[in-house]
Amino acid sequence: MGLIEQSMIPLNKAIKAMKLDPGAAAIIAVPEKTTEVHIPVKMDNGKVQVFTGYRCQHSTIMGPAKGGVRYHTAVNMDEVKTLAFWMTCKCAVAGLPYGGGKGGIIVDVTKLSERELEALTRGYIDKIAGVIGEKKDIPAPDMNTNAKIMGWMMDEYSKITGQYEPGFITGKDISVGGSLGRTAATGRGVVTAALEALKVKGMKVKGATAAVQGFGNVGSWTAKLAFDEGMKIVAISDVYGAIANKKGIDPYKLAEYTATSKGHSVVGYPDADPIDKELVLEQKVDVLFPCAMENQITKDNAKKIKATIICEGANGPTTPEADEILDKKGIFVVPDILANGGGVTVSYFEWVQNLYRFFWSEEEVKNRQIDMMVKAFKEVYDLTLEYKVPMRVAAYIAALKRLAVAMKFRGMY
Ligand SMILES: NC(=O)c1ccc[n+]([C@@H]2O[C@H](COP(=O)([O-])OP(=O)(O)OC[C@H]3O[C@@H](n4cnc5c(N)ncnc54)[C@H](O)[C@@H]3O)[C@@H](O)[C@H]2O)c1
Repeated sequence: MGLIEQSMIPLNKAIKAMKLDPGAAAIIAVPEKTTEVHIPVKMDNGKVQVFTGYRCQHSTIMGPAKGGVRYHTAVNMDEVKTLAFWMTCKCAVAGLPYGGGKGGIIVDVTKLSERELEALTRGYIDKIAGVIGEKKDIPAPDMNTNAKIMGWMMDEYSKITGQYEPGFITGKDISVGGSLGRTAATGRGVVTAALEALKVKGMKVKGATAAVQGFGNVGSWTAKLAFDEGMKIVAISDVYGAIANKKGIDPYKLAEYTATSKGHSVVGYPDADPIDKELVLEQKVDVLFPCAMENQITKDNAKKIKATIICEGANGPTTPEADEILDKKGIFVVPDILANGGGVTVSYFEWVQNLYRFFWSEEEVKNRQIDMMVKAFKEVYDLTLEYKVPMRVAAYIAALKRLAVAMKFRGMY
């Protein structure tokens, strides 16, 4: 089953449960616009290489489209459309005045020099300039793109429009209009969602055990902030391997270790034992945080999962078949479109600060983010009780309710 088909399964369950108008359901099932571009880059060896890129505006019902740009060899139009669809739902669940978008370029960044990467980035913006903008579609970083690349994009777009355009893109460096608190934002949101889940399950936070798959931006900040709350992190993995310690792993010390370790990997960390990386998902813990990538919890390993709560930091880590197994086992799953919405929430704060050229303290960003996440969690949890559906379906109901009202008042159905 392809990613688009997979992503439609919980959506269709939500449509059925809430008896959504068929007109509204038909509008939301497909993206508004997808642009394919071909970007010629003069390489360092003097030859021209042409790269393929995409930008998809899945929805602009609630506001400008919003979503990252991914640089990866596996990028394709279906993936970009699915990721854009998830952004529409994520922004609606979080209550942000945004639709959903996503972009990507098919490229292996490790094969490019810094000059080639910059030329490709500027070329991509030149090609999609007509369909993006502060009030149209606001890009951000995703896999293999970062604050430096956002800076080049902002500079190129500003040259095209002839004016300073910080509000057209988020995830920038502070020096060019970035927001304080953005780096930790997704992890902070994941932990906020986990704390709310522990509360509804009547479980204690202090001493609650956790396992974290992935130790990149989302995984490392989730581990650190969960640790700060008094949780005990007993296992952590990355793409190279995994480590475990029943007495707990200090993620700050681990981050110091990975700053200089081979491949920045957790493997070889002295204060823990090596374990098979698949076993991280199967630990008997209070909370499991999948924070690596999509399709990690599948029908093959779902039966072996012993966590009480799964809080999804990654996008799409659980397949629909696995979801049904977890549901039957009574595992409380906080879905990606709710749990990892902290990143786009702080991106929204960055955009707001850019629009009125007035910047907030880190404390202000953090408090506003936590307030919005707690409110979104409560809304979704109340819907699970009202409709007697799992949290994932309830999150789609929350998103669809907002979208349906906006579509109605715009006269779309
Ligand atoms: N960065 C954000 O703000 C943000 C926001 C929302 C959602 N997400 C999603 O969260 C996930 C992680 O994003 P990130 O920004 O932390 O990426 P990242 O590249 O910084 O980190 C990914 C981590 O996952 C590990 N990993 C990859 N494959 C693995 C495997 N098979 N087993 C164990 N570990 C594996 C990598 O080694 C790395 O430690 C992605 O699904 C992304 O779309 C990220």
